[in-house]
Amino acid sequence: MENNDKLQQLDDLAEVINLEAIQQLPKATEHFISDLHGEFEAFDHLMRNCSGIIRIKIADVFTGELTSREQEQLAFTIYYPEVFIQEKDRSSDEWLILLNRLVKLTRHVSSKYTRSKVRKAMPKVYAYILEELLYQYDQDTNKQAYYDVIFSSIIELDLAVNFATELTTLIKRFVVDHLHVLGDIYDRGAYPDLIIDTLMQTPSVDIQLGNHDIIWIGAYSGSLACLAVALRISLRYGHTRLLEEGYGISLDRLRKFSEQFYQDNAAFRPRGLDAQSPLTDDDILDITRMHQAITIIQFKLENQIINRRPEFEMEDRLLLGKLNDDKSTITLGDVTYPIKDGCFDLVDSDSPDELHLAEELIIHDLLHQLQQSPRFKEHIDFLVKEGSMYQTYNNNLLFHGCIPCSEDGEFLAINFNGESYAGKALMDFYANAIQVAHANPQVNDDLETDLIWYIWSGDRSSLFGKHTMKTFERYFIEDKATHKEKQNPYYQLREDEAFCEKILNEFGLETSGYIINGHTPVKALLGENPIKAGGKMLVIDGGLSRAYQKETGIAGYTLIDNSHETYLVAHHPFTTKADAIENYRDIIPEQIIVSKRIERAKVHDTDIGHQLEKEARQLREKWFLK
Ligand SMILES: O=P(O)(O)OC[C@H]1O[C@](O)(COP(=O)(O)O)[C@@H](O)[C@@H]1O
Ligand SMILES: [Mn+2]
Repeated sequence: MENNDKLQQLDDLAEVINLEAIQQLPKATEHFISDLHGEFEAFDHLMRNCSGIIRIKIADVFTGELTSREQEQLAFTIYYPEVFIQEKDRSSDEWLILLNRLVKLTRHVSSKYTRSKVRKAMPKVYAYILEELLYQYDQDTNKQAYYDVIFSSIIELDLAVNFATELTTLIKRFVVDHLHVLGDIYDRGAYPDLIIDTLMQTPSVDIQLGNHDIIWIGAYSGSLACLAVALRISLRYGHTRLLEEGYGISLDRLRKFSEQFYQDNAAFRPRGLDAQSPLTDDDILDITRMHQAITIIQFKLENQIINRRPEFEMEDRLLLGKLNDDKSTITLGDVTYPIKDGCFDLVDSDSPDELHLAEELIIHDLLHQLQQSPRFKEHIDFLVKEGSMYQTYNNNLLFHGCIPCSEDGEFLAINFNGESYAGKALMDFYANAIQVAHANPQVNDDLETDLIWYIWSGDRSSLFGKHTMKTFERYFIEDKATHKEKQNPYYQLREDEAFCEKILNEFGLETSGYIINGHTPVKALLGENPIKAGGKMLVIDGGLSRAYQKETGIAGYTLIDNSHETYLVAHHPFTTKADAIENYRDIIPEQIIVSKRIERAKVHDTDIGHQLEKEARQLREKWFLK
């Protein structure tokens, strides 16, 4: 063998050792969250307390050494270093204590990773010091003096704040290796933009898109109807901040126009305002008017899509045309209902779906502004790049909504251009439409752009999961029976183990995996169990969304999958960041074990492990080794 070959062989074999050793390490921890709905502070707290794992790790290391109050203080120091480290004066002795504790915890939480992975996560400036502190450590020897000097130099050089803050970041980084977000980042809450900013900084994350993300993606991609829906929901919840401050959009034209054509109207006043709401009476009137204007624009634009896409089979939603002449009643089927809170002055009986010139100008101007907003573009590009309709990960299947199916469990198909798509193929079909529409934001009415709106509200959408969306009836008809949005049979069938196994098979997964689902708030108050189908189906939308907490009774489920077990975490409602910090108020989580592993799961059992195994095998084969 040539010398060069020999060197290459040595390299390759060293790599084989490496690849095979890594597989024996414990599997890294995954954290699953869903339905964030703009609740940035609650989301942010979950990111900081890692759904309760930080507390568990502190207890592992410090029980017997620290009181529970001291453990709590340490936990909050790790959650909110900008307050508990950066704003607190400490004596040298106090610093020494804190640094020792943080290093001890970092050592514990990093112990299951390779040195190389830990090194990559470290801030470069402290890499050398940290390696000394994490790896050369030997409790009983005379090295303590050496560590003490490292710590005192850090303190003396005024680096303690910075060093301690970096340690808190590292701890959080190691405690959760990978984050899964199962969709619905946008709508109802005020700060989805801040959530996306955080996700963009998260080292390892995947996102499954939700129906409320889709409308914002649609808006960027040129769908005027999606844009109108997104604006309508923002106004319905009284949030102009996201548009005006978050994305730099001026609502002035819409505001002026609505002042001219709309008045106060009970059905359109913003929902869910609490005592802290900064909105004045004038703001509320303002929003109420704009809300009506955009709702009418939305209905017209939606009707235009329904008319140009008979294949969507949504003609029964052409409701503006069903208003009777004086618009005080509407006939649906053979029942005529009175209209309450109507605001149809700009709906012409002869051409109910046509926008007035001013409406047309307003919606195009809003689209233009939004597409030109660099921050909005950055957020949507990120969602389209990192987001998917579904994800298979370590033999689990993750998606937000559903697999549309018939009552007997057949996956429902949608037909386009002679092709029919159902189940996984349907999700792939929608995923492709999203990519195409997003790549052509200047086109407003192509099939792909219209499909994004269909994903929001069509009965064979994998994200909506209901037979029809009753927005019109919910605003304008008193009779609640007309408001009912029937769920797709999927939501009954997902209680059944065989059905869940069929879905796992559809996606090429073994039936030992879980389906992890968001989208429908689990009504814990009514005794609904988030673990369904004999443990095959885990539903993790408990509703961070405040608007839904009345029904759920809790503030959401998250899921943790570590090397020992899979467990759900039920969270109690979060108040505010300020309250949390002032009163050490954690979202105290309760664990619900889904399954405990008989043997600790290793990297070998994961997708990454399979990849590493393949690489090792190829290298062995290259040198004719078994
Ligand atoms: O309660 P709101 O904000 O009016 O929204 C209700 C609408 O949202 C939907 O429930 C969809 O949102 P979810 O994904 O949160 O269920 C529609 O079915 C319904 O028409
Ligand atoms: Mn949803």
